[in-house]
Amino acid sequence: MAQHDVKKQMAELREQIEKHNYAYYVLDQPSISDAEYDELMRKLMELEEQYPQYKTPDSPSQRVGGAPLEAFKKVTHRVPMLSLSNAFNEGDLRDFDRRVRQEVGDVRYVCELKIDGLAVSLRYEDGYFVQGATRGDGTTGEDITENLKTIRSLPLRLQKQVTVEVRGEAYMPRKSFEKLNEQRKMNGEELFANPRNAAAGSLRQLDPKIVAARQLDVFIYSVVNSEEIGLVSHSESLRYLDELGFKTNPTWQVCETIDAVLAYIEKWHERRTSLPYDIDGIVIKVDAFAQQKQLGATAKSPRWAIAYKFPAEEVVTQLVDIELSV
Ligand SMILES: CC(C)(C)c1nc(N2CCN(c3ncccn3)CC2)c2cc(C(N)=O)c(N)nc2n1
Repeated sequence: MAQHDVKKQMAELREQIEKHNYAYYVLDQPSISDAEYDELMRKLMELEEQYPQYKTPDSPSQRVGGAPLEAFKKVTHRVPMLSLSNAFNEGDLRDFDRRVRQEVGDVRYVCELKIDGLAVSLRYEDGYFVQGATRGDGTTGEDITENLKTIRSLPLRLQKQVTVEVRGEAYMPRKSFEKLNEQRKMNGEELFANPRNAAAGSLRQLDPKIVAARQLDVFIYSVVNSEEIGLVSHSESLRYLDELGFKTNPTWQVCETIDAVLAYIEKWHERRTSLPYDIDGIVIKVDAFAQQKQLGATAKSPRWAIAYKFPAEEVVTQLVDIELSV
């Protein structure tokens, strides 16, 4: 086959595979069978083997992970990853609402599920994924780019050729967690206590092939350079993230009043066991960026957001009465 055609065929294969990736991992709507998908991937990897000069950094073959790293490089976040102050009851939330309204007047909030995973920062240049890092201490994190590439819902190339930094929560779906602990139990290994620890432990692996087997996922929840891009509110930035091809959590809601916020909290506190991942609360954010700017941030956390933490579960353990042989 002529060189030009090979290059074109490889580009088409990448396009097709990433389209099926998006349908399966972002939209949860598989568009072809696993066998057909694997066949496309096999063909692409065969051509990349034969014509390495046509291999590209956004190729889906780059997801399965290269050689293990010696160590993780340090990354300094250009914009620090702030913490969230916590609310534990209705009173705390009404105090937050009162303070916000005192300072900025009428306000709309966006409520989001607080995914129980670990915060990551992703940088894209001209639409290509170039670096991913852990939150670390908020200022300095670890470069886990190769590990994050194994997350199928993380786009290696965006739908627009933009340079953007986004933040999100990497997590392990409950099904993956249960399967992983099953395997560890069989191998007599120590079990992970919860999906959050399993996700953290997985992303700390130096061998990306191990990470690829852990079936992690990620929800993206903010655009760092939103002003530069011309976005005016948090809800607009969530829609923009969808347009770029990111996986965002579809349960977010605009709430005009603190009572609507309380209703959202109540609804998702009840429904949380039906979710395929763990959440440990709800994050409430002032929607308008102009008002976020007015409210500003303390050294640690924004004054325009708060995390409502669900009460700790009373862990019901089946206490087996132990017949003490006297
Ligand atoms: C951008 C802001 C600061 C408002 C923000 N910060 C978050 N977090 C900060 C504290 N983080 C943290 N992590 C470890 C130690 C201290 N803080 C963990 C992420 C958010 C976490 C989630 C989530 N989990 O689903 C979310 N939907 N929105 C967030 N939004």
